[in-house]
Amino acid sequence: MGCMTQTLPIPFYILCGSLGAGKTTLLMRLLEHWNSRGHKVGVLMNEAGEVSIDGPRAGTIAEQVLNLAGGCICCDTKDDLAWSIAQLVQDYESTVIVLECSGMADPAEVVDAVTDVYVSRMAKLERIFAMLHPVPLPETGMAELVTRNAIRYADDLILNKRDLYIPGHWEQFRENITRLNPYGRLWETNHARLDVTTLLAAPATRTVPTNVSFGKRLAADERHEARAPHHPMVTTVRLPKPLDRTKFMEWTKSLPEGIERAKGFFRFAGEPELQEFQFFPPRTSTIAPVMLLDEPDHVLVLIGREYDQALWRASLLACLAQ
Ligand SMILES: Nc1nc2c(ncn2[C@@H]2O[C@H](COP(=O)(O)OP(=O)(O)OP(=O)(O)O)[C@@H](O)[C@H]2O)c(=O)[nH]1
Repeated sequence: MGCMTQTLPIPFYILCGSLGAGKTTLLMRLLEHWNSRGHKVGVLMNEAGEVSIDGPRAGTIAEQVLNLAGGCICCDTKDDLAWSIAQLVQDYESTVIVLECSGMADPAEVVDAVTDVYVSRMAKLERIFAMLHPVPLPETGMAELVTRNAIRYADDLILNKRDLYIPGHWEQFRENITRLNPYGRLWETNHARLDVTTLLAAPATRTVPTNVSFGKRLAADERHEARAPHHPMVTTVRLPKPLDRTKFMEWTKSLPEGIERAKGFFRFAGEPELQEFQFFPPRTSTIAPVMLLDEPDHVLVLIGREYDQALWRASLLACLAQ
């Protein structure tokens, strides 16, 4: 199919939701869909940590992936976001942009940033997708704020991981979500296997931006205050050598409450495959061989609150093969 031509402002999609709910999985499906229709897709990621983990995954099929620094749009990266959108629109001639919010970026702040006068000439907020999974909604801290705002602001509420269905439990999950946002379209699926054409088709009634309240911009000295209560701790651990499989498996079982999310790429000693590690609520870890176009940095990113960063960095490094 031929290439799309760019008409300003180009559509802008936000993909938000809970930590580990399947946002990147949905992103891959959206990219496949847009690519097959000749779009030049610009992807923005705001991952936590200095090294991108989701970027290399999306990079296998996206036209252009830009990483926003720092993971948390609420604090430092609003200008960075505007600048990245300008770069995608002007330099890369993207015809559609999708922003995957890390489980730590407050969607309220993201909406605020993309509806800015300067940005809205280049890109127009089209739709907000919230990816959710059936784990209890966090009660406090950044995870709570981010998940709640993702639900409240979404046009489409995608309840993912239907394969983890437990009678009663799933229904309760759905009820909690629809109570927070009775306007959004509801989808129930697993591995983000939904009909992308239908998802992207305009809903009968538009909810954006009627259920969005725009926050006023905080002054620089207020921002520091604003980040304190929910700002996550992110530890990026570079792995200079392969890991010892047995030690690493033990390590994954010993992770403390405070670590809510971890992910990364590495190899095990004596095994040729590149491995992708994922740890997500409720305390589930997966390790699976992956194929990527480019060799990613071997790192593990730990995300959470109130855990001992030095201790967990050291204990991970103790798993390096001798
Ligand atoms: N059982 C099950 N696992 C799933 C499903 N969808 C995604 N996963 C797995 O859940 C893990 C997290 O998925 P991602 O797509 O990386 O989630 P994410 O929301 O992008 O995670 P963040 O990095 O926190 O932004 C991966 O190991 C996926 O393979 C599903 O429907 N069922």
